[in-house]
Amino acid sequence: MDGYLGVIVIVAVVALLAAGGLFLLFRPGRKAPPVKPPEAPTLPEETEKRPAAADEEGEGATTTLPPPVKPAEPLVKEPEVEVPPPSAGRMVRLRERLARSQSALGRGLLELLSRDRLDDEVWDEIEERLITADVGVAPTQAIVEELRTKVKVLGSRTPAEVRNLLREQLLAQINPDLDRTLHVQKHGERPAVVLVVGVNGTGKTTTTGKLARVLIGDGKHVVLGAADTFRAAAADQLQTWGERVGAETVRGPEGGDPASVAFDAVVKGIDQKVDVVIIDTAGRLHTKTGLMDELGKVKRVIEKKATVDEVLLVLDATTGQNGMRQAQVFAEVVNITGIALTKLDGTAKGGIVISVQRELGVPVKLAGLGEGSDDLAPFDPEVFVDAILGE
Ligand SMILES: Nc1nc2c(ncn2[C@@H]2O[C@H](COP(=O)(O)OP(=O)(O)OP(=O)(O)O)[C@@H](O)[C@H]2O)c(=O)[nH]1
Repeated sequence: MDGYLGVIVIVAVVALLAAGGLFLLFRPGRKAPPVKPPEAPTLPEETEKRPAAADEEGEGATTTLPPPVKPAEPLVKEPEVEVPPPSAGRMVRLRERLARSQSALGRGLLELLSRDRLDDEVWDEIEERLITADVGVAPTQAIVEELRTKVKVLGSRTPAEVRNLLREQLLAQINPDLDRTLHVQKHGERPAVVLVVGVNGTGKTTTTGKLARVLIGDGKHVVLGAADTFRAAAADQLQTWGERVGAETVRGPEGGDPASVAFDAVVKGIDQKVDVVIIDTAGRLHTKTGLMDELGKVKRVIEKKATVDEVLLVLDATTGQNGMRQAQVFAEVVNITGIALTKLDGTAKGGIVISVQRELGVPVKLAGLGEGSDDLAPFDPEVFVDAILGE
């Protein structure tokens, strides 16, 4: 009987233990086994935009798409390369500018010459007008003398005859027969070299940039040399011009040796087989010997590799006699082959064309007629005189 009681007690204990275990297992508050979260709804257009890679991720991949990735904007915009117009006919296109600045001279002279009585007083006035327009004393006297003789022969004059007389005399003084071509022909494999000199502020750097455009417009390949190391902004300015038209600019450190920049530019021009290398110089007029040393060295160094074909003196037409004196100093230290006369749009004293050619014995080859990038033109004497006289 005791044996039976023992078995019953053991069975009761086991049953109690089993019930406790089940309670522990299913007691309230116990976490449920992990359940997959429902997928977020996907908008129809999002589905379309969804990149393939996300589809491949299969179940569990997030459906919250990142915003569409914009193509990265380049930090520095590539400058757009422009194709400048060719040089031919540029002065004709700019004739209006010339006429605006120069026609007062022509109108005044034509009015005086059309008077019935041309006495000494009138001739004095004609002379004065020419001198005021910077024609220079000797050319003025030559013009007046010729006009006096011809007027006497003519007697009564029609307006057309007066105009022709004056046109003839002005043209004779400007001399249409001078060779105004820019010497920019390659020498076999070697590029032509143009050296641009002149006092700071005359428009030297802008003229160098504009000249590059003129030559590129004529189908030439150009390298620029920023040998104006005196002013850092000059190199930047030149480089900007170059970038716009696709001409590489060789530059050196600020205050560096201009001759070394000129040399590097010529070497680059040879390596790249370009047609023309244009070198912008500082040409500071501190002392004549300093200028001579600087430009002399630049020229000598270039000549180790190439020939200097053109030395263009940039002269500001608005500076009158002061500019002429500076031009003379340059002419004494370097062999100038042509003049780029800038700011002809900003002065009525166009007579400087005559006086500067006479003083320096070299032709005006280029005329600056504004601040715009294509406002530099090969100088054309006939267009110039016609702009003075008005058509
Ligand atoms: N109206 C007019 N302005 C011009 C002409 N040529 C140049 N200029 C202006 O003259 C100013 C001086 O030109 P730059 O080219 O900087 O002169 P720069 O001789 O190189 O002077 P530095 O750089 O100081 O050596 C600029 O504002 C030009 O835009 C022109 O033909 N007509």
